[in-house]
Amino acid sequence: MRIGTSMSTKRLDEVCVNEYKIPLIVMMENAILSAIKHLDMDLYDKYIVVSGVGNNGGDGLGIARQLKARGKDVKVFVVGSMEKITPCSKTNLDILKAMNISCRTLDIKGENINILEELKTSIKNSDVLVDCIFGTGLEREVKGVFKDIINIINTNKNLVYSIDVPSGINATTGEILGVCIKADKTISFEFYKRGFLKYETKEYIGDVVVEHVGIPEHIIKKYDDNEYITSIDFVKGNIKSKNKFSFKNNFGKVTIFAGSKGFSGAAFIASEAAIKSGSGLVTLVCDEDIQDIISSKVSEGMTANYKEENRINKLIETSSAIGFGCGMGDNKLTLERLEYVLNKSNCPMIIDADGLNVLKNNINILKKCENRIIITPHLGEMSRLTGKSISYIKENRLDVAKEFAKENNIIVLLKGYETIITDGNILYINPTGNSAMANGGMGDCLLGMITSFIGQGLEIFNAVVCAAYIHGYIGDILSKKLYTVNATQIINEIPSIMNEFDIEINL
Ligand SMILES: NC(=O)C1=CN([C@@H]2O[C@H](COP(=O)(O)OP(=O)(O)OC[C@H]3O[C@@H](n4cnc5c(N)ncnc54)[C@H](OP(=O)(O)O)[C@@H]3O)[C@@H](O)[C@H]2O)[C@H](O)CC1
Ligand SMILES: [K+]
Repeated sequence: MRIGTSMSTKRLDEVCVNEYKIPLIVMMENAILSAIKHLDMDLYDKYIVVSGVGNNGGDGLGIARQLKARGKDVKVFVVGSMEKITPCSKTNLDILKAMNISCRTLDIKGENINILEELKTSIKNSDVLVDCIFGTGLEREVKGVFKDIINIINTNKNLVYSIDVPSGINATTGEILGVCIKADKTISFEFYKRGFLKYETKEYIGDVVVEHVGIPEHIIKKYDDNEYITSIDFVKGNIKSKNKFSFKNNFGKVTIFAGSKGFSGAAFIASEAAIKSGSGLVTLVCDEDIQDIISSKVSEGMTANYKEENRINKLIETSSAIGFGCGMGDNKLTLERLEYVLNKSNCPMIIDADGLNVLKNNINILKKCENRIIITPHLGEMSRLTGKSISYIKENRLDVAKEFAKENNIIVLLKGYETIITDGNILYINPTGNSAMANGGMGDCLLGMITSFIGQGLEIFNAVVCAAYIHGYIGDILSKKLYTVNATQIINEIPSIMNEFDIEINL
C-alpha cells in the first residue's frame, strides 16, 4: 500500500487533469463510488453527510446522492463560504438541489444556532455520519463554526465515517489542527496518508481502508513518494522458493558473531532463527567459554571461537551474509572485532545491539562499506547513534531513519510499533507485530532472520522488509492465544509459515 501526503494527492490530481485529460469530476465520482462500498449500507438506513466547500465536501455531496439513489434516508449539511465552493462540489450540490434533496447551509459569517441544534437532533436520529468537511486541503487551525461542528459531532456521535481523512488532521504531518473528528472508520483515497503514521493520530483515524479513484497505475508509480506499507503479497513474491532440485548450497552460508559470558541466549536465538529461516549453513562465532553450551543447543549449526583465526577469516571471506552484535558486550573488544569483520568482509552485514552500541561516535567506520550494511536499532540505540532525543526520533521517525540511511549509505531498520525500513530513498512501514512480542531476544531473532534471508540471495533491501514482516506476522498469530510471545516460539513457527507462503506462490 502506498503512503502519500497532501502534496502527493495534489500533484497526482494536476497530472491527471493536465497531462492525461482526466476530468476531476470523473475522479471524484470514482472516489464517491469506491467510498460508498464501505458505508455498511446493508446494516444502516439513516445517514447524515456533513460537507465542506472544497473537493472533500464535493465527495460528500456525491455520496449523499448515491445513498439517496439506493433508497437511504439522507440529511445534508454544508459548511463554509459559498463563494469558495469548488466547481466539482458546485456540480454535485446542483444535482442534489435538482433531486430535491434538502441541504442545510451553515455560513461562516451567519447566525447558525438553529442549524447547529438541527444537526444535533439529526445526529441523534441517524445511524451514520459521513464526515467530508476537510480532506487533504486542510493545513491551518480549525476555528469558528467549523470547530463548533466538529465538537458537536464528537460529543453527539454515533458512528462516524470520515472520507479521505478525519476532518481536522493535517494529512501530511498528522498534526491535529485544534480539533479533529474522531472517526470509527476512515475511507482514504489512493494513499495511506503519511500523517496517519504519527502515533497520536490513532485515536482519530479508526479503521483505515484505502480505495482507488481510477488513476492509472503507471501514473501513480511515476509520481509516488517511494513510501509504502508492506503487503503480504510483496513478501510472498520475494521469499525464496524451495523446489525439489534445491540443495543446501542454494540457500547460502551465513556467519553470526554473537554472545559472550552470561549472554549465550542471544547467540543461540540469532543462530537458531537463521537456521529455521532456511539458511543452508549457519556458523556462530562466539567466545570460547560459551562455545560448548551453544554447540549443545544449536545442533544444526556449527560454532567457532575467536582463537580460531584462520577459520574465522575463511568464514568471513566465504559467507553470503554476516550478522553481528547480539549479546557481545558494549566494549572495546567488540569494536575491534566489528572493525576487523568490516574490513575483511565483502558481503552484506547486519549489525544489531552491542554492534550498534560500539558504533556510537564511530559511525565513520561504516563509510567504506557502501551499500552493504544494515543496522537494526531500537529507539534507544537510534538515539545514541544519531545524538537525537528519543522523543524527537519518535515524532519524526520516518525522516530521521531516512536521513541517517542516506547520510551513511546504509539500510536502517528502526524498530518499534510500525517498524521502518529505509535505504534513504525507499521506505517501507511494517504493519505486523504487537506488544506481546516486547521482550528480550526478539531483536536477536530478527537479526538471525534478516541474515538468513540475505544469505539466501534475496535482494538486500527486500530481505530486510520480508524478515520484519514475517517476524511480526508470526507474533500476531501467536498472540491470539498467548499472553506473551517469546523469540523461541517465533523461531519454532518460522518453517511452517514460510512453507505456507511458499506453497501459495507455487500454486
Ligand atoms: N486524487 C484524489 O485522491 C482525489 C481526491 N479528492 C478529494 O479532494 C480532497 C481535496 O480537496 P481540496 O479541495 O484540495 O481540499 P479540501 O476539500 O480538503 O479543503 C479545502 C477547503 O477547505 C477550506 N479550508 C482549509 N483549511 C481551513 C480551515 N482551517 N478553516 C476553514 N476552512 C478551511 C479551504 O478554504 P481556503 O480558504 O483555504 O481556500 C477550502 O475551501 C481530498 O481530500 C479528497 O477527498 C477528489 O474527490 C478527487 C481526486
Ligand atoms: K474528511
